[in-house]
Amino acid sequence: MKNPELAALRKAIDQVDQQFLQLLGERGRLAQQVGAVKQAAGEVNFYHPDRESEILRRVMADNPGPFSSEQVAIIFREIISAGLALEQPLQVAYLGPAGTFSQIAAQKHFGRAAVLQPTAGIAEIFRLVDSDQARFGVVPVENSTEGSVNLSLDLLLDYPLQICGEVQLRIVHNLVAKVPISTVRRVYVHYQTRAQCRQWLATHLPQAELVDVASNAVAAERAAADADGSAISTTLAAEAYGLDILVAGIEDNPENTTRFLIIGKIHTRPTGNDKTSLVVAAANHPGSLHALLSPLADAGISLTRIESRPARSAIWEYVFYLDLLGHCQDAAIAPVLDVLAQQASFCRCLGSYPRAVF
Ligand SMILES: O=C(O)C(=O)C[C@]1(C(=O)O)C=C[C@@H](O)C=C1
Repeated sequence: MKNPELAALRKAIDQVDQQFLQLLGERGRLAQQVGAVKQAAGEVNFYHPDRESEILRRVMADNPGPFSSEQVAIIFREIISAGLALEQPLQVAYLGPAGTFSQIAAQKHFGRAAVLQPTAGIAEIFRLVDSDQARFGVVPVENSTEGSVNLSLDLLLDYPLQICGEVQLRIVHNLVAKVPISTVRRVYVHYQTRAQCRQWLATHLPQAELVDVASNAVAAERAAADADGSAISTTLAAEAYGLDILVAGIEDNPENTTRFLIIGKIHTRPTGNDKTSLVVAAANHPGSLHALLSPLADAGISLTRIESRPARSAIWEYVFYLDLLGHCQDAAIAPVLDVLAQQASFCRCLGSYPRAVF
């Protein structure tokens, strides 16, 4: 039965889509022209995270509704990603194989037009970016339940790369398998994931053998090949390996979030919504760390994170990873960082970068 009201609305949607299509084409042509200008100027890297974060923050702020601001950001994220792909393909290395949270984080940050390169480990990401085999890398650096990913912190110090972005991803863990939970004898699980689901496992699968694997996606791959096996993995990986979601959302902490860093060789410009990450060493005498941090406090600079790690240069020597709000070029930040650098026995800026937008 024809509904004239529905037909009229669909006609109006078609007209809006046509306008959309024209504007999308115009935006793509402008991106191509921007790419040509960059090419002529001899720019090597066409990706500008500072500009992208400003666009995304603006459209979220100007969003008239009814879509949520996050949904608007997701749509514009893909438009920008497609625009950049018209200018220059973007190779991004992440902790693979396909289906890991790192892949989801990479797509959240760069959009689906980026060319993603799965790696077997975090160290390979740093190596690929350092050797220009990938332009950027996405590395997990801390989880809200389990704390820091120490390997990422150590490699940030070992490699001369810059942090040029961050992504926050709500981590939802699922028990996936080809068989019902009653027949599960083994659970393939990454060690970080195992820690984030410790209570659930102890309550619901206390007898199951827990098998450590290199990533959440490898967990799904192994479970798919094991008649009594299951995995804790992502929805993406479960689909990829033909597994059913037996139980969704089994992480112990309902706010379970992982923060990923974008590593590369570029420096960003201030956007007014930035973070700066440093690694410092205090001289080995009482009160030296306090003396190091007090200029930040005196200047009213917000520290969002401080983490100590063995310096690996001598036993019981430590370095401190500091995250603070602001860009190293900000007028309020630059002079304080100079003081800090003078007082520290070691100080290196790992990068200033736009804060995660959504
Ligand atoms: O403004 C630029 O530099 C562009 O390349 C355009 C654009 C965009 O689509 O808006 C695309 C990629 C960049 O990372 C930033 C912005």
